[in-house]
Amino acid sequence: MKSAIQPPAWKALLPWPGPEAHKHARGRLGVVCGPPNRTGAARLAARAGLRVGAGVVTLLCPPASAPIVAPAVEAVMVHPFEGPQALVEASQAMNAVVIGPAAGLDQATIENVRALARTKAALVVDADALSIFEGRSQDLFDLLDTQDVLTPHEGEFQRLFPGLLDAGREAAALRAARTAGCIVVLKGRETLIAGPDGRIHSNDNGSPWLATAGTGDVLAGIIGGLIAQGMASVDAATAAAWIHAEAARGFGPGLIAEDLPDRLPAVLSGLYPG
Ligand SMILES: NC(=O)C1=CN([C@@H]2O[C@H](COP(=O)(O)OP(=O)(O)OC[C@H]3O[C@@H](n4cnc5c(N)ncnc54)[C@H](O)[C@@H]3O)[C@@H](O)[C@H]2O)[C@@H](O)CC1
Ligand SMILES: Nc1ncnc2c1ncn2[C@@H]1O[C@H](COP(=O)(O)OP(=O)(O)O)[C@@H](O)[C@H]1O
Repeated sequence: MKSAIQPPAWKALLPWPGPEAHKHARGRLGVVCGPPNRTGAARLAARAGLRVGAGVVTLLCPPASAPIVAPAVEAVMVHPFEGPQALVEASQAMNAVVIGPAAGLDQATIENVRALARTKAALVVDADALSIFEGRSQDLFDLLDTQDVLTPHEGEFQRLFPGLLDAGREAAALRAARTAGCIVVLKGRETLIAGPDGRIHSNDNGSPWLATAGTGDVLAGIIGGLIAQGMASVDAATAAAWIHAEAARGFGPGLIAEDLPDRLPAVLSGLYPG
């Protein structure tokens, strides 16, 4: 049975800093960056993760991208890595890692997903890190744990789960979560969050202003930022879908993805019990 996402359902689970908080205790998020000419998507995800409350957010960059990224961020940190083993080492201390936004449709992205699966970090797998597994999706599923999250739009969903959408979105999302053995966030006008345990949640505050490039990257960052702070992945994904859409609704006409992270404080203030 599908339950609508209402703030009260997950509001009590949101992470807030207590008096003893310090940045590392608030959660460490990594975001894997792509090649030098496509760093914007990862930067959007990283900023969103920081805005939603992760204490330390690091862009994990191929060496060629680091000099491009470094002047374009402030509080977000930059860590260059050379190859999959270096990515494992850089990610050991992360609570969550986002991979996929403009990561590149190439073997390096596959190797990077494999590397991250060897760490304790929960993974949010989006965009190119989904599409690159088209025709070999079981290779991806074999790497995933129950707390990992896939965030496909319908095009990416078709690449990973060909034909499944014919059964309808809700049935498809549930079957996908069972097959992949993790949380599946099927994005669109109605975003569905399905777990391998057969539970499914539906976002009911979707906003058409989100139909603009880069908003999915921001959603991935919000999910990762909440997981990094200790939320269970399914709760993080349901909360993130609502918070993301609420940020867009509050902005309205003219919204571009860059606007979303900076709308998060207003949305979070409305949820803060303090
Ligand atoms: N600033 C940046 O660097 C940005 C980078 N982006 C990244 O660019 C990469 C490629 O983006 P593309 O738009 O080419 O790839 P997509 O996989 O989004 O789109 C490729 C094709 O998939 C289909 N498709 C897309 N969205 C769909 C939907 N909702 N339902 C059904 N079919 C759909 C369409 O046929 C489309 O031509 C991704 O990694 C993405 O994260 C974008 O997020 C935009 C911002
Ligand atoms: N018409 C719509 N109504 C509500 N939400 C939408 C609509 N169109 C897109 N979205 C949301 O916008 C985001 C788009 O993500 P995605 O397709 O991955 O874009 P990108 O790859 O450019 O970041 C998703 O969260 C999706 O749910």
